[in-house]
Amino acid sequence: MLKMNAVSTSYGPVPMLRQVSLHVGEGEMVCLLGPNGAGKSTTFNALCGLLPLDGGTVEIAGRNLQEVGPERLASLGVGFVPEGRRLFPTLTVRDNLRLAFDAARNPDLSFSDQLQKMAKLFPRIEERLGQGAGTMSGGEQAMVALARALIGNPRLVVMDEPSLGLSPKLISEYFEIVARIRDEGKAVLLIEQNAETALSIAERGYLLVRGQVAISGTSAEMVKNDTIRHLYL
Ligand SMILES: Nc1ncnc2c1ncn2[C@@H]1O[C@H](COP(=O)(O)OP(=O)(O)OP(=O)(O)O)[C@@H](O)[C@H]1O
Repeated sequence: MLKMNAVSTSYGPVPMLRQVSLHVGEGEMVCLLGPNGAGKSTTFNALCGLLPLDGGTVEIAGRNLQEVGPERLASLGVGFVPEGRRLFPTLTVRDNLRLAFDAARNPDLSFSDQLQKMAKLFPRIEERLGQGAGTMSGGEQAMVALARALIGNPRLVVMDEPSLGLSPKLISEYFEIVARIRDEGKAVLLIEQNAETALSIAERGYLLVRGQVAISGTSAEMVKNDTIRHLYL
Protein backbone atom coordinates (compact mmCIF):
# COMPACT_ATOMS: atom_id res chain seq x y z
CA MET A 1 0.00 0.00 0.00
CA LEU A 2 2.83 2.41 0.82
CA LYS A 3 6.49 2.44 -0.12
CA MET A 4 9.02 5.14 0.69
CA ASN A 5 12.22 4.41 -1.19
CA ALA A 6 15.38 6.22 0.00
CA VAL A 7 13.53 9.48 0.61
CA SER A 8 15.61 12.54 1.47
CA THR A 9 14.22 16.00 2.29
CA SER A 10 15.59 19.23 3.71
CA TYR A 11 14.35 22.46 5.23
CA GLY A 12 16.24 25.06 3.21
CA PRO A 13 19.91 24.15 3.49
CA VAL A 14 19.36 21.82 6.48
CA PRO A 15 19.00 18.12 5.58
CA MET A 16 16.23 16.39 7.53
CA LEU A 17 15.28 12.95 6.19
CA ARG A 18 18.21 10.92 4.93
CA GLN A 19 17.49 7.96 2.68
CA VAL A 20 14.40 6.88 4.59
CA SER A 21 12.89 3.65 3.28
CA LEU A 22 9.81 2.04 4.75
CA HIS A 23 6.82 0.09 3.55
CA VAL A 24 3.36 -0.91 4.69
CA GLY A 25 1.72 -3.92 3.05
CA GLU A 26 -1.97 -4.48 2.36
CA GLY A 27 -3.81 -4.88 5.71
CA GLU A 28 -0.63 -4.48 7.71
CA MET A 29 -0.18 -2.26 10.76
CA VAL A 30 3.23 -0.64 11.06
CA CYS A 31 4.50 1.96 13.51
CA LEU A 32 7.10 4.67 13.06
CA LEU A 33 8.72 5.57 16.37
CA GLY A 34 11.22 8.23 17.29
CA PRO A 35 12.12 10.92 19.81
CA ASN A 36 11.14 14.60 19.49
CA GLY A 37 12.61 16.18 16.40
CA ALA A 38 13.56 12.83 14.80
CA GLY A 39 11.63 13.71 11.64
CA LYS A 40 8.38 11.79 12.17
CA SER A 41 6.08 14.64 11.10
CA THR A 42 8.46 15.46 8.27
CA THR A 43 8.00 11.85 7.11
CA PHE A 44 4.21 12.28 7.37
CA ASN A 45 4.38 15.49 5.30
CA ALA A 46 6.66 13.86 2.73
CA LEU A 47 4.27 10.98 2.24
CA CYS A 48 1.29 13.33 1.96
CA GLY A 49 3.15 15.03 -0.89
CA LEU A 50 3.39 18.27 1.09
CA LEU A 51 7.19 18.49 1.01
CA PRO A 52 9.43 18.45 -2.07
CA LEU A 53 11.82 15.48 -2.08
CA ASP A 54 15.56 15.93 -2.63
CA GLY A 55 15.76 12.28 -3.59
CA GLY A 56 13.86 9.00 -3.52
CA THR A 57 10.25 8.15 -4.29
CA VAL A 58 6.95 7.63 -2.51
CA GLU A 59 4.52 5.07 -3.94
CA ILE A 60 0.98 4.82 -2.68
CA ALA A 61 -1.34 2.07 -3.92
CA GLY A 62 1.18 1.42 -6.69
CA ARG A 63 1.19 5.04 -7.92
CA ASN A 64 4.08 7.48 -7.76
CA LEU A 65 3.00 10.30 -5.45
CA GLN A 66 4.84 12.95 -7.47
CA GLU A 67 2.80 12.02 -10.53
CA VAL A 68 -0.50 11.80 -8.64
CA GLY A 69 -0.34 14.91 -6.43
CA PRO A 70 -1.51 15.26 -2.82
CA GLU A 71 -5.03 16.37 -3.77
CA ARG A 72 -5.80 12.91 -5.21
CA LEU A 73 -4.58 10.80 -2.31
CA ALA A 74 -8.02 10.51 -0.73
CA SER A 75 -9.43 9.13 -3.97
CA LEU A 76 -6.59 6.56 -4.07
CA GLY A 77 -7.89 5.17 -0.78
CA VAL A 78 -5.74 6.94 1.80
CA GLY A 79 -7.03 8.60 4.97
CA PHE A 80 -4.85 10.92 7.05
CA VAL A 81 -4.91 11.94 10.70
CA PRO A 82 -2.47 14.86 10.93
CA GLU A 83 -0.75 15.90 14.16
CA GLY A 84 -2.98 18.33 16.06
CA ARG A 85 -6.12 16.97 14.26
CA ARG A 86 -6.43 20.03 11.94
CA LEU A 87 -10.23 19.96 11.85
CA PHE A 88 -12.02 22.94 10.34
CA PRO A 89 -13.02 24.50 13.67
CA THR A 90 -15.82 26.77 12.38
CA LEU A 91 -17.52 23.96 10.44
CA THR A 92 -19.83 21.44 12.04
CA VAL A 93 -18.72 17.86 12.64
CA ARG A 94 -21.00 16.76 9.80
CA ASP A 95 -19.40 19.24 7.36
CA ASN A 96 -15.89 18.18 8.38
CA LEU A 97 -16.86 14.60 7.60
CA ARG A 98 -18.67 15.57 4.40
CA LEU A 99 -15.59 17.33 3.02
CA ALA A 100 -13.48 14.21 3.55
CA PHE A 101 -16.21 11.99 2.11
CA ASP A 102 -16.41 14.12 -1.05
CA ALA A 103 -12.62 14.13 -1.44
CA ALA A 104 -12.61 10.32 -1.51
CA ARG A 105 -14.84 10.42 -4.63
CA ASN A 106 -15.98 6.85 -4.17
CA PRO A 107 -19.19 6.36 -6.18
CA ASP A 108 -19.93 3.06 -4.39
CA LEU A 109 -20.43 4.77 -1.03
CA SER A 110 -23.30 6.85 0.32
CA PHE A 111 -22.62 9.61 2.85
CA SER A 112 -25.51 8.59 5.10
CA ASP A 113 -24.37 4.93 5.22
CA GLN A 114 -20.83 5.99 6.03
CA LEU A 115 -22.10 8.38 8.72
CA GLN A 116 -23.99 5.51 10.30
CA LYS A 117 -20.83 3.39 10.31
CA MET A 118 -18.92 6.21 12.00
CA ALA A 119 -21.70 6.62 14.58
CA LYS A 120 -21.35 2.92 15.47
CA LEU A 121 -17.58 3.21 15.83
CA PHE A 122 -17.75 6.54 17.69
CA PRO A 123 -21.09 6.69 19.56
CA ARG A 124 -20.46 10.23 20.80
CA ILE A 125 -20.16 11.61 17.27
CA GLU A 126 -23.79 10.96 16.33
CA GLU A 127 -25.19 13.35 18.91
CA ARG A 128 -22.61 16.01 17.98
CA LEU A 129 -23.02 16.15 14.20
CA GLY A 130 -24.43 19.69 14.22
CA GLN A 131 -21.86 21.05 16.67
CA GLY A 132 -18.94 23.27 15.62
CA ALA A 133 -15.85 21.03 15.56
CA GLY A 134 -13.78 23.71 17.33
CA THR A 135 -16.12 23.69 20.34
CA MET A 136 -15.53 20.01 21.15
CA SER A 137 -13.15 18.64 23.77
CA GLY A 138 -9.70 17.41 22.74
CA GLY A 139 -10.79 13.78 23.04
CA GLU A 140 -13.90 14.33 20.91
CA GLN A 141 -11.85 16.19 18.29
CA ALA A 142 -9.43 13.25 18.16
CA MET A 143 -12.35 10.92 17.43
CA VAL A 144 -13.73 13.27 14.73
CA ALA A 145 -10.29 13.46 13.10
CA LEU A 146 -10.16 9.66 13.00
CA ALA A 147 -13.74 9.44 11.67
CA ARG A 148 -12.81 11.98 8.99
CA ALA A 149 -9.90 9.76 7.90
CA LEU A 150 -12.21 6.71 7.75
CA ILE A 151 -15.36 8.12 6.19
CA GLY A 152 -14.19 7.57 2.61
CA ASN A 153 -13.51 3.87 3.44
CA PRO A 154 -9.73 4.08 2.84
CA ARG A 155 -7.45 1.06 2.37
CA LEU A 156 -4.58 2.82 4.17
CA VAL A 157 -4.76 5.15 7.18
CA VAL A 158 -1.74 7.25 8.18
CA MET A 159 -1.78 8.78 11.67
CA ASP A 160 0.67 11.29 13.11
CA GLU A 161 0.80 11.12 16.93
CA PRO A 162 -2.98 10.79 17.18
CA SER A 163 -3.00 10.24 20.94
CA LEU A 164 -0.99 13.36 21.80
CA GLY A 165 -2.65 15.31 24.61
CA LEU A 166 -5.24 12.62 25.46
CA SER A 167 -5.74 11.26 28.98
CA PRO A 168 -4.59 7.65 29.62
CA LYS A 169 -8.25 6.47 29.61
CA LEU A 170 -8.93 8.15 26.26
CA ILE A 171 -5.65 6.81 24.82
CA SER A 172 -6.72 3.24 25.60
CA GLU A 173 -10.21 3.88 24.10
CA TYR A 174 -8.57 5.42 21.04
CA PHE A 175 -6.23 2.51 20.45
CA GLU A 176 -9.05 0.01 20.89
CA ILE A 177 -10.69 1.69 17.91
CA VAL A 178 -7.38 1.68 15.98
CA ALA A 179 -7.08 -2.07 16.64
CA ARG A 180 -10.61 -2.58 15.28
CA ILE A 181 -9.67 -0.67 12.12
CA ARG A 182 -6.65 -2.97 11.70
CA ASP A 183 -8.84 -6.03 12.30
CA GLU A 184 -11.12 -4.86 9.47
CA GLY A 185 -8.12 -5.30 7.17
CA LYS A 186 -7.09 -1.71 6.62
CA ALA A 187 -3.39 -0.94 6.38
CA VAL A 188 -2.23 1.49 9.07
CA LEU A 189 0.93 3.53 9.47
CA LEU A 190 0.96 4.75 13.05
CA ILE A 191 3.50 7.48 13.79
CA GLU A 192 3.93 7.55 17.57
CA GLN A 193 6.24 8.66 20.32
CA ASN A 194 4.62 6.22 22.73
CA ALA A 195 6.63 3.14 21.73
CA GLU A 196 5.00 0.82 24.23
CA THR A 197 1.45 1.41 22.98
CA ALA A 198 2.46 1.43 19.33
CA LEU A 199 4.46 -1.82 19.51
CA SER A 200 1.66 -3.52 21.40
CA ILE A 201 -0.72 -3.19 18.43
CA ALA A 202 1.52 -2.94 15.35
CA GLU A 203 3.01 -5.95 13.59
CA ARG A 204 6.24 -4.20 12.61
CA GLY A 205 8.02 -0.98 13.41
CA TYR A 206 10.74 1.46 12.41
CA LEU A 207 12.73 3.71 14.74
CA LEU A 208 13.69 7.05 13.25
CA VAL A 209 16.64 8.89 14.79
CA ARG A 210 17.95 12.19 13.41
CA GLY A 211 16.19 11.71 10.09
CA GLN A 212 17.39 8.14 9.50
CA VAL A 213 15.90 4.71 10.09
CA ALA A 214 18.07 3.38 12.91
CA ILE A 215 16.26 0.12 13.72
CA SER A 216 13.45 -1.82 12.08
CA GLY A 217 11.83 -5.20 12.59
CA THR A 218 8.81 -7.04 13.86
CA SER A 219 7.26 -5.63 17.04
CA ALA A 220 8.54 -8.68 18.96
CA GLU A 221 12.09 -7.97 17.74
CA MET A 222 11.78 -4.25 18.47
CA VAL A 223 10.57 -4.86 22.04
CA LYS A 224 13.61 -7.10 22.68
CA ASN A 225 16.08 -4.60 21.18
CA ASP A 226 18.33 -3.18 23.95
CA THR A 227 18.40 0.39 22.59
CA ILE A 228 14.63 0.50 22.29
CA ARG A 229 14.16 -1.09 25.71
CA HIS A 230 16.49 1.35 27.44
CA LEU A 231 15.51 4.55 25.66
CA TYR A 232 11.88 4.15 24.68
CA LEU A 233 10.15 1.54 26.82
N1 LIG B 1 8.88 23.92 8.39
C1 LIG B 1 10.07 23.72 8.99
N2 LIG B 1 11.13 24.51 8.72
C2 LIG B 1 12.33 24.28 9.31
N3 LIG B 1 12.58 23.27 10.18
C3 LIG B 1 11.56 22.45 10.47
C4 LIG B 1 10.26 22.62 9.89
N4 LIG B 1 9.44 21.64 10.37
C5 LIG B 1 10.21 20.90 11.21
N5 LIG B 1 11.47 21.38 11.27
C6 LIG B 1 12.59 20.81 12.05
O1 LIG B 1 12.83 19.50 11.57
C7 LIG B 1 13.13 18.61 12.66
C8 LIG B 1 12.17 17.43 12.64
O2 LIG B 1 10.86 17.91 12.91
P1 LIG B 1 9.59 16.93 12.93
O3 LIG B 1 8.42 17.78 13.27
O4 LIG B 1 9.56 16.14 11.68
O5 LIG B 1 9.99 15.98 14.14
P2 LIG B 1 9.10 14.92 14.92
O6 LIG B 1 9.87 13.66 14.98
O7 LIG B 1 7.73 14.86 14.36
O8 LIG B 1 9.07 15.55 16.37
P3 LIG B 1 7.84 15.76 17.40
O9 LIG B 1 7.65 14.44 18.05
O10 LIG B 1 8.39 16.79 18.33
O11 LIG B 1 6.65 16.23 16.62
C9 LIG B 1 13.04 19.46 13.93
O12 LIG B 1 14.34 19.86 14.28
C10 LIG B 1 12.20 20.63 13.51
O13 LIG B 1 12.53 21.78 14.26
